[in-house]
Amino acid sequence: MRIAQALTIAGSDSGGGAGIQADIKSFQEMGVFGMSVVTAVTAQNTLGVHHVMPMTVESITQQLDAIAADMGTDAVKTGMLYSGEIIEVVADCLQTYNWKQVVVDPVMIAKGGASLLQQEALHALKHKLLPLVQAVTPNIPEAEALAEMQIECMEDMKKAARRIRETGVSYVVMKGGHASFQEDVIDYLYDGHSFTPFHGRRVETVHSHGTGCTFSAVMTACLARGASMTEAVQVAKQFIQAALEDELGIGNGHGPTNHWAYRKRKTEFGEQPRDT
Ligand SMILES: Nc1ncnc2c1ncn2[C@@H]1O[C@H](COP(=O)(O)OP(=O)(O)O)[C@@H](O)[C@H]1O
Ligand SMILES: Cc1ncc(COP(=O)(O)OP(=O)(O)O)c(N)n1
Repeated sequence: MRIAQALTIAGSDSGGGAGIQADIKSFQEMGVFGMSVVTAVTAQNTLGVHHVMPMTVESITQQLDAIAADMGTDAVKTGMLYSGEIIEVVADCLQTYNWKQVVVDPVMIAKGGASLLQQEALHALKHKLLPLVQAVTPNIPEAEALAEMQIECMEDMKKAARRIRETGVSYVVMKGGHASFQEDVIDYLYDGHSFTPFHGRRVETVHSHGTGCTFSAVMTACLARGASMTEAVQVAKQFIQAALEDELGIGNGHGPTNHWAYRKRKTEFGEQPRDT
C-alpha cells in the first residue's frame, strides 16, 4: 500500500509547539509521511520568539528541488514564509512542480506579538501565492490584514472571507479562535457559494501555542489522503479541540497543544483513529 505524503514549507520553532515541528507531528498523527522545507529558524519557547534567522533563497530553492526531484508530495502546507522573496520562490515552485493541493496558513504574528511576516510581504502573499492555492486559513487578525477591514461580528467574518476569495484561492477557512464576539469557537469554510460552520466548545487555557499550524497541518494531511475539503476541516477541528482540551502544561507561558490527544481519544473510546 502506498503511503500518503505531505510537505510543510514553514519556519522551525525550537519549542516544538508550532511551525515545522507541529506540522510534522500532526502529519504523523494522521498517518501521513511528513517532509519539510525550512524557511526560517526561530529561537522560541512558551514565553515568546527570541530570534529569527531566515534561510537564504538558495537554500529554500534547493530544499524544494530536492523533494520534487525524487519524492514528490500529495499535498503541501505553507506556514511562516517571512519575506516577499521567499513567497516568490515558493509560488514559482508550486507552478513548476504543478503542486495543486496546497493549504496556506498565512502566518503573520505569533501569539506573543513577534512578527513572522514582513509588512511588505503581504502584497506577495495576496497576489502571488493565494491565486495558486486551494485553501487559506486566516485567523481574525490575518483576515483583517488580507481583507483590509475590521472584523467585529460573524457577518464581518463572512464579508472578509468573500473578499479574500477574490484573490483567486478556492476555499477560505475563517478561524474563530480570536473572535471574542463568539461564545463557542466557530470556524467557517467558504467555497464561493456557501458557508459551512464548524462548532467547537471554547477551551479556557493558556496552552494554545501552535493551534493554527496544527489545524492547517491536519487539514493538509487529510487532503493528502484523499479527503474532501469539508472532511479535512471537520477532522482538523476535532483534532485541535482534543489537542486543547487534553492540556500538557509544558513551560511557563503559552504552552504547546497536545498532538496525540486526538489519537488517544479515539483509542479510549474503542475506535481506530479516523480513516479519512
Ligand atoms: N480557546 C479555544 N477553544 C477551542 N478551539 C480553539 C480555541 N482557540 C483556537 N481554537 C481553534 O483552533 C484553530 C486555530 O484557531 P485560531 O486561534 O483562530 O488561529 P491561530 O492559532 O492561527 O491564531 C481553529 O480551529 C479554532 O477554532
Ligand atoms: C515558526 C513558527 N511558525 C508559526 C508560528 C505561529 O503559529 P500559530 O499556530 O499561529 O500559533 P501562535 O504563535 O499563535 O501560538 C510560530 N509561532 N512559529
